[in-house]
Parts: sequence; C-alpha cells; structure tokens
Amino acid sequence: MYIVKKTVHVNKRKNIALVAHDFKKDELLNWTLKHKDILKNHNLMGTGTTATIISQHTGLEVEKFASGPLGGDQQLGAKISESLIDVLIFFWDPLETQPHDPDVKALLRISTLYNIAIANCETSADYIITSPMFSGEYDIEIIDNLANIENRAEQIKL
Ligand SMILES: O=C(CO)COP(=O)(O)O
Repeated sequence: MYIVKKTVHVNKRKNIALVAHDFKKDELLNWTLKHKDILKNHNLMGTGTTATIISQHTGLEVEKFASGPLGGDQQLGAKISESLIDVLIFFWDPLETQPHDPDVKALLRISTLYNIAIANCETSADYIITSPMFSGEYDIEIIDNLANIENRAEQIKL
C-alpha cells in the first residue's frame, strides 16, 4: 500500500502521555518521581487513574482523561492521530489480561502508526527521557491523513 507522508515538528516542550496498568502503577510512579525535574517542564496527560496517582504523589500537573477501561486509551489514541502527543510512556502489564485489551492494542497500534516515541518499561523510558532528542526539537515523518483519504477515495471503485 502506497502511503503519503508528511513532516511534523516536535517542540522542545513535549506532550507526554503517561499510562500504566494496575500492577505497573508503582513502577511508573517511581519513574515519574525519579525524573520529576525533567517532567515538570513538559505537558503531561494520562488515563484517569494513572494521572490521578501521579499528580497526587508527585505534585506534577497531569491532565486527566477517562480511565483506560472506560475509554481513556481511546481518547489518547485520538490525540495521537491529531499529533497532540509526542511521547507515550505506557507500562502495560504482560502478565495480566485486561478487559479492554482491544483498546490497549489500538493505542499501541496508533502510536506506532504515527511514529511517536513509545516506552513500555522503565529501561526504554529512561533511554527516551535522557536522549538529546528529548531535550531538543526534531521532525518526524508521519502518515498524511488528508492525502491518504484523497488517494483512497479516488481508488475505490463505485
Ligand atoms: O487501563 C489502562 C491502560 O490500558 C490505564 O487506565 P487507568 O490509568 O485509568 O488505570
């Protein structure tokens, strides 16, 4: 499938989504405490319970969406498709089944499709936050929604 791409500029101040499954929330909280001095200079958001726990225990301002199982993962996915999230820190749990597994997969799929930085565990999150790219500006290549819609509309035989 031929895909038209476009360039999106990522600012120094990043939009960062924070998400963790229940048995991973302590790991993500510890990670945010460890990197609080860096994170305070960025726009933070997250699924409902994760965002609440992090803001309560770190004092960081974290915009709160719906809880993951109640649509929060999908809300974040929608933001990613609008290029409103630059980094996804998602400590998902490989040892537990989730009632909203399709939403979890959708969030991981859409963040990969839109070529944003994704960390799924502490080590990869450490790599991202200490990268020179994290503290600077850069451009990413992403799928060009509008151009692809036009192409598809032309190709579909009616
Ligand atoms: O379930 C989640 C991600 O899939 C996280 O949701 P909460 O932050 O509301 O627990």
